[in-house]
Amino acid sequence: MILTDLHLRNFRNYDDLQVEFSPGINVMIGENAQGKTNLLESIYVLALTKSHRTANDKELIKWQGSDAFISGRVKKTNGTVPLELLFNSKGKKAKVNHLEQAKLSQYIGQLNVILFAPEDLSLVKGAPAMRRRFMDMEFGQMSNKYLYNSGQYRTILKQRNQYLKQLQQRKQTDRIFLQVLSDQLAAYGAEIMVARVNFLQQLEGWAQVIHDEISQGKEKLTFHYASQLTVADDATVESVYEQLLALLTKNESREIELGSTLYGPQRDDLKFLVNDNNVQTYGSQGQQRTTALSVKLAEIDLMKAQTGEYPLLLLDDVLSELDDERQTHLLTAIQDKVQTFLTTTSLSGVARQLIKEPKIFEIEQGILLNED
Ligand SMILES: Nc1ncnc2c1ncn2[C@@H]1O[C@H](COP(=O)(O)OP(=O)(O)OP(=O)(O)O)[C@@H](O)[C@H]1O
Repeated sequence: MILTDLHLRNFRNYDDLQVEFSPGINVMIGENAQGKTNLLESIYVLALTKSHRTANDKELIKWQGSDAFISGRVKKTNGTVPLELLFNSKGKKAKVNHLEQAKLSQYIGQLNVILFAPEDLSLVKGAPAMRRRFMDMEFGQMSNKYLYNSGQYRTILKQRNQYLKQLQQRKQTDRIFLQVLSDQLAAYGAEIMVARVNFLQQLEGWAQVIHDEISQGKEKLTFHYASQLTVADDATVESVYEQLLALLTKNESREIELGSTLYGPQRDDLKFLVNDNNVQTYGSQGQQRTTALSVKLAEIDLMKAQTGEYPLLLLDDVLSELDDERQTHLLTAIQDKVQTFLTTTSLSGVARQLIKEPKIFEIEQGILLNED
């Protein structure tokens, strides 16, 4: 898919911006703090209705402004879809084909993006929450069912944790209601865990090929879904539901004591192994970076396989973090295939040589100086 144009009003440091993009590589160039990342962020928000940088939508509205507006047109194999998003103090409104969507889950998935920022290079090394977020954001874009189950799960988990605290403080005594919540939680939790394992299996296949190429056949990358439950590659939702419910039931008293749910997808993690060794613990920084790059590039292929369309790739200041060899792999993998948006303070070295006909946008203080 291609984002042909974008319109921003009162978004971050942009007053009013109308811009047309190239279907190839779009380069946002400028000094620090001029609005390059803000522009990339607006595309991410247009796709997912929320930012990767903040959980607070109000930060997206231009200071002193009362609302922020983003719109764009997405060209797909079966036609062009206009998307619109409005943020104000009451919340947000999302439109597809000029029709307001009652649920954001109906909107998400129209525009698919993969963001690669320097922080993603710590996907392997960072905290488990980062890898869970990675799974939820990527798989949610590919599957409405995953998105729906995650939303339901989050709501019930919150309710169950509150109820556990009330039981702990003896404000409630009814354990039957806790069992009802456990049952619902186990049902949605099992759906999420099985879907994660299935998606990871596919992602692993793509990532292995890429990692093999980058490491010139020296390294074999494998994934492992780490859970307190046993979730085999061919596990059924029913079997995981039963396991999870049994664990929740068995540990009720401990959970009440702690006032928190101890089992489920919110506690799981993803491990990357290179030649059977955990990259997080034993990998060199280079291996950790190659792994992160392989995973990101694999996502592009997985999304194409799942949705029939290539996603957009957003590269936020990431080239400067990669050595020439990894930059070359990245740029050759995407060229002529994926519409790409990248931010940089200067286009030099390998990137300048490899990127064919980039469309360059010079940005200064939220204003586009020129396009060529
Ligand atoms: N809600 C907002 N309203 C107005 N300006 C904002 C808002 N949020 C951020 N900014 C401004 O946007 C600028 C940062 O822009 P951005 O993060 O896009 O920088 P950048 O060009 O990517 O720079 P770097 O290369 O340092 O990452 C800062 O000057 C900041 O003050």
